[in-house]
Amino acid sequence: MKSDLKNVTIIGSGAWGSALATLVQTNQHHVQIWSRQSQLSLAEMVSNSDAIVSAVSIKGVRAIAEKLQTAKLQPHTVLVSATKGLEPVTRQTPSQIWRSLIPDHPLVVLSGPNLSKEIMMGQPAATVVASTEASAAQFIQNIFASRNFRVYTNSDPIGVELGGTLKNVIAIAVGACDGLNLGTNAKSALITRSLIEIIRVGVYFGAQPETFWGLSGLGDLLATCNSNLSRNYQVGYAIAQGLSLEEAIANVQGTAEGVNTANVLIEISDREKISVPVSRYVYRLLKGEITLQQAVEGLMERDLKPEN
Ligand SMILES: NC(=O)C1=CN([C@@H]2O[C@H](COP(=O)(O)OP(=O)(O)OC[C@H]3O[C@@H](n4cnc5c(N)ncnc54)[C@H](OP(=O)(O)O)[C@@H]3O)[C@@H](O)[C@H]2O)C=CC1
Ligand SMILES: O=C(CO)COP(=O)(O)O
Repeated sequence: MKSDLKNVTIIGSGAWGSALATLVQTNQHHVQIWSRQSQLSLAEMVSNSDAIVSAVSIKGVRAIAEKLQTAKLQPHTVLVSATKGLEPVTRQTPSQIWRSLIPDHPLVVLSGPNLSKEIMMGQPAATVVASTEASAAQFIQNIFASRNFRVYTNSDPIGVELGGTLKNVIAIAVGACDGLNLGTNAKSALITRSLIEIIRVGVYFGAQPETFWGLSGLGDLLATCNSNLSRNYQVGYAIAQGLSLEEAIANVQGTAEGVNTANVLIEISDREKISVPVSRYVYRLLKGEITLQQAVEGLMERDLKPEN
């Protein structure tokens, strides 16, 4: 193997893990995917890895990080978190889980407007790799960047991560808005007002507000709210067609993280008194507390106020 070619392990053989593996392979790096079905143990697979990319859904992150805690890694191995979710109970982001369990390896968050099916078809896309260690972000940038995949570095990992996580709740709202045929004005208002509440939550977590105007914030919000490839959008759209939440989830291929994220987000916003009206209506809708029609009326009839 040429010396600039790296050993990369992707954890998770779902839609995102498979797309990320394809991107790494494009650059001739040596890539292996570990899944719970793999014959080789995770510890064996990662022993010679320059980078380990976790692309599992939030419910698997802690178990995977705990497995890696006992594995013998190369001292220089960079950990990459590509999950978009919030952990119930601890209310931690994936990178916070990784940081708490494996503190002595560089950690990078990878997030952006990255619908895996488009990436698998070789369509152009851009993403962000964020770390408090610039050299680690650059290392991962070089592994993934190719003609079809433009990779930017960023120094605000929590902001990059939360943009990707919180937009999933909004995509459910926008899918429902489209499912009801409420029109482009309604959709634009919903997306724009939602970005403000995403920023409020992000600032509580210590993120930089301007991060949310970038690819991992507004970029991912637009991608997810404008594509029926998005599983979260599909959930909202299906509910607008009259399906129950359970039926909507069953109809979706793969993980729609926004359903769990809405629960955790509302716990946080209740405790910290953060105003997240759109996400709250999504939460109440998913809980069956209100109908979709009541959600629309409720959002339109809120007290009048200045925009900012
Ligand atoms: N698909 C997309 O377009 C994108 C997805 N993401 C994010 O990536 C994450 C994974 O999404 P995606 O691949 O699409 O989802 P899929 O439903 O296709 O795959 C789920 C993945 O999560 C793993 N997993 C699920 N439960 C557990 C568990 N209890 N323990 C360990 N691993 C578990 C599965 O592991 P195994 O392989 O071992 O079965 C599988 O790799 C999500 O957070 C999603 O928001 C981010 C950007 C784009
Ligand atoms: O995060 C994504 C695109 O960036 C994928 O969105 P879904 O999880 O809603 O499919």
